[in-house]
Amino acid sequence: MRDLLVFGRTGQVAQDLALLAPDATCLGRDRADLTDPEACAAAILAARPQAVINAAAYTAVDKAETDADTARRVNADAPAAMARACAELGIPFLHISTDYVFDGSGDQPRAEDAPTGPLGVYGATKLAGEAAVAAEGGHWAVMRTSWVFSAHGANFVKTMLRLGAERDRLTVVADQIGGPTPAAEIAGAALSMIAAMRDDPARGGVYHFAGAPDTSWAGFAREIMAQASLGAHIADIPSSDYPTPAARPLNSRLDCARIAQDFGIARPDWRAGLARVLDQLRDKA
Ligand SMILES: NC(=O)C1=CN([C@@H]2O[C@H](COP(=O)(O)OP(=O)(O)OC[C@H]3O[C@@H](n4cnc5c(N)ncnc54)[C@H](OP(=O)(O)O)[C@@H]3O)[C@@H](O)[C@H]2O)C=CC1
Ligand SMILES: Cc1cn([C@H]2C[C@H](O)[C@@H](COP(=O)(O)OP(=O)(O)O[C@H]3O[C@@H](C)C(=O)[C@@H](O)[C@H]3O)O2)c(=O)[nH]c1=O
Ligand SMILES: [Mg+2]
Repeated sequence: MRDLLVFGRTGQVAQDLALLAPDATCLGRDRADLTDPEACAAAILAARPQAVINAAAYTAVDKAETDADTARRVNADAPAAMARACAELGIPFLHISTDYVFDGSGDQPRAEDAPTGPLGVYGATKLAGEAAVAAEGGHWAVMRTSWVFSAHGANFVKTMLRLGAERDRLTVVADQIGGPTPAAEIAGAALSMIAAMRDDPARGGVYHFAGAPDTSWAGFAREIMAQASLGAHIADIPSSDYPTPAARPLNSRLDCARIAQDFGIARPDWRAGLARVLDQLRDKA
């Protein structure tokens, strides 16, 4: 799409947006620092794009626990300013959020209107961002996704490939369940949503989008080892054996029926996405 403005240039989703939408303008930290929300709004008003996607965020879940002010500016105040500028221009704004807005109780998939209850600062600031975007009253959508991976940037797949090559045995949490999601699929879904929003001002709101089938981090790790032909044994552990500054939700299952119904976007199979990412990593090497 021409005249699409993207916040983020180096992130996983931002890089796949740049690949799928080569005409889009992707603003890195050097051109739009999200710790300066008004600068983000000014960048939109100066560029006068036809649509905006925010693919930048403070994603360091543990570090956020001791850096809450920065996380809040980046994850809540900046998206609010972006939504305000988009509302002023009358253009659609798509913002990306996370499964970590939920408390992870129970064992059923959560729909978009399920009660939230973030367990840490990252999730709390992302939830504040969602609320702030909605409160600006423009033409907005929030896509909540989970467990993002790709060939670029830092993610669980690349960590497991590194550790799996170094060790015979890895311990990985088996009681957190969710949907690993390829960044390329998120980028594709976001572009479809923004195109549909431009055609129909009635479309918008909160949408869940995650890869299928749901699995645990240990299950994800086992598939990574299998597809990469690494022999490291993955031993299941409970979250209590992997202490981290921020607690993670146990049940991260997202009910993705609404995005299928409203936009015709189905949950992608993350195992196929993983195969493509491993191919890309082999090509890079
Ligand atoms: N990663 C995941 O597992 C998940 C991510 N999400 C959400 O998906 C979206 C995309 O995430 P993903 O692609 O994985 O993100 P990454 O962690 O790969 O990248 C984050 C991006 O945000 C940018 N950024 C961070 N702080 C600032 C700042 N102050 N000013 C400008 N840019 C900044 C980074 O730039 P720089 O390189 O300069 O730091 C980078 O481009 C985010 O909204 C995230 O919350 C949702 C669920 C899971
Ligand atoms: C490296 C490693 C991690 N783990 C666990 C820790 C954690 O529970 C899980 C995944 O580790 P990560 O560090 O990738 O997790 P984390 O950074 O919390 O991932 C999250 O990032 C944010 C941005 C999101 O929005 C979420 O959807 C989610 O993807 O695996 C092990 O059990 N063993 C290991 O050797
Ligand atoms: Mg992480």
